[in-house]
Amino acid sequence: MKSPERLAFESVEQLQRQAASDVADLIRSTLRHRDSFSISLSGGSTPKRMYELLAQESLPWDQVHWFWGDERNVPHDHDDSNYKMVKTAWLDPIDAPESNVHPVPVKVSDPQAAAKAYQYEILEHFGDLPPRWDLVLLGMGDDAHTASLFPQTDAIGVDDQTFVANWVPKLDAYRYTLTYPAINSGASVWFVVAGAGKKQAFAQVTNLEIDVRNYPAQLVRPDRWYLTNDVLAD
Ligand SMILES: O=C1O[C@H](COP(=O)(O)O)[C@@H](O)[C@H](O)[C@H]1O
Repeated sequence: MKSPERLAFESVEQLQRQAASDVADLIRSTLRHRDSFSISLSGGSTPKRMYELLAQESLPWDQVHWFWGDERNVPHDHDDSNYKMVKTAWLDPIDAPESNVHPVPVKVSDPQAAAKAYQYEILEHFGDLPPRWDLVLLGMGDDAHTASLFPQTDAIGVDDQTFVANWVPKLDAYRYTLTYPAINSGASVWFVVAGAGKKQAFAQVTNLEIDVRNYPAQLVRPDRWYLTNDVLAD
């Protein structure tokens, strides 16, 4: 297997600019030979600026479909909602067609039912599972979680589902998340990771010693890492 590319940047703004421009190029080049482009989005602080920059691009947005790789168990208008973040940063400014936007149908009192409904929506969109994302964008927490695959949680071991509700004891909350096979089914899978706080997690995740229960991001087969230099520094 080819090792993933590592693109390193002096500042988070440089990283966000390059990653946003690469996403735009990938959308353009894919749409030259395909009718639609399906992206699975990351939440978190790092991608927000990328989404704002993407909103400034001129692209055939009516051919893009937006999905969420993970979500918090809060209503869509809650400040912690990944949907709300993307809507504000990217979808509202470009007036994204509603039928192309596929938020997790969060049901705070019954997250399992909401996860099942979303899995069905993904199946309906692709016609088959696992989903063939054109691009999966991922972040990574300083505890080595990615999407909402948190250390020592049940969703880490799930390989026969696409999207699940995952109880995260340390947050005392459910999170919604793609499972690892549904992440790795992406044609392109890119991690976007910035800040010295992620340095230790990155070292552990890319270590040859495999321990996915403690470092769930090890489950992912990315083809590219966008990193700030301080994530890599010795
Ligand atoms: O909780 C989350 O955090 C991770 C990492 O986010 P960051 O703010 O440290 O960039 C993110 O990948 C995930 O989607 C999000 O829900």
